[in-house]
Amino acid sequence: MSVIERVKTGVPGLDEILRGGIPRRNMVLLAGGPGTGKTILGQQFLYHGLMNNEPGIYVALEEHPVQVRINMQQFGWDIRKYEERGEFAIVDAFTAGVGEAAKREKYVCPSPDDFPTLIDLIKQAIKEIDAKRVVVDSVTTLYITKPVVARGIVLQLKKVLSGLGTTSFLVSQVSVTERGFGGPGVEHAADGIIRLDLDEINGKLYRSIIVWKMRGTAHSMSRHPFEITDKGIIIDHEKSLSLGR
Ligand SMILES: Nc1ncnc2c1ncn2[C@@H]1O[C@H](COP(=O)(O)OP(=O)(O)OP(=O)(O)O)[C@@H](O)[C@H]1O
Repeated sequence: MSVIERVKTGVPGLDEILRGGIPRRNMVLLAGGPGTGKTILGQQFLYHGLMNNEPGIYVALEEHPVQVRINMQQFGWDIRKYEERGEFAIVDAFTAGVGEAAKREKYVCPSPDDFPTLIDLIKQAIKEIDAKRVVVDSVTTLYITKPVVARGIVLQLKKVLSGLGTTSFLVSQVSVTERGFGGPGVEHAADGIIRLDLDEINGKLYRSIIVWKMRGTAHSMSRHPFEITDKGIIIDHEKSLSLGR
């Protein structure tokens, strides 16, 4: 039996849940409602890569690149030096180059609706910095107004992201009440699905994470509680949480 190569997420508790990490080249849907911690988890995954000589790319579709740097800094994830060394890049699909700060970005997509250009930019960035990890935040932005193209977009992303050897997270936004992960086309095309939840129980909000699918490995079948701290996400992989639904 060949031993599968795994990519450590570096998120405390998550590699234990995944029996060692994400199988290399998997493209994983990171699904959840608003404020569940998807962006933070994605950035934590990228930063862990940077600290371990695995260059990374963050595709910003929902937030200004300047804000992305500020947010990461709040968790002590200082990406500036990695950007300067050419080991980390933000692909800016948010500003369309508008504004002084945006003009300084290297990889700028004129519009998030221009998917062919975005794909070319992602390809170029992966090659130039030899990226091993990619986060697209959020992939939902690419097809929210045109759900029929969702599967095609995700399959094209997979061709590029897995094809060029990266292990990736596609952040998928679902509404608070939705049980799914982003639609059938997308859910089946992804190699893995990790869902983050925020549920109110007796007047208090609880965070939890569940790995729904992960091609190439066994994984915990439980829902695990987690916290967001000033150092990022910490999952209690030894505890499980029942939502009673
Ligand atoms: N320093 C911190 N300490 C504790 N919790 C924090 C901290 N910073 C942010 N949070 C929590 O993280 C949440 C935001 O997480 P994140 O941006 O990753 O969510 P998201 O799932 O990407 O949401 P959306 O889909 O709405 O963008 C905040 O609502 C807050 O509850």
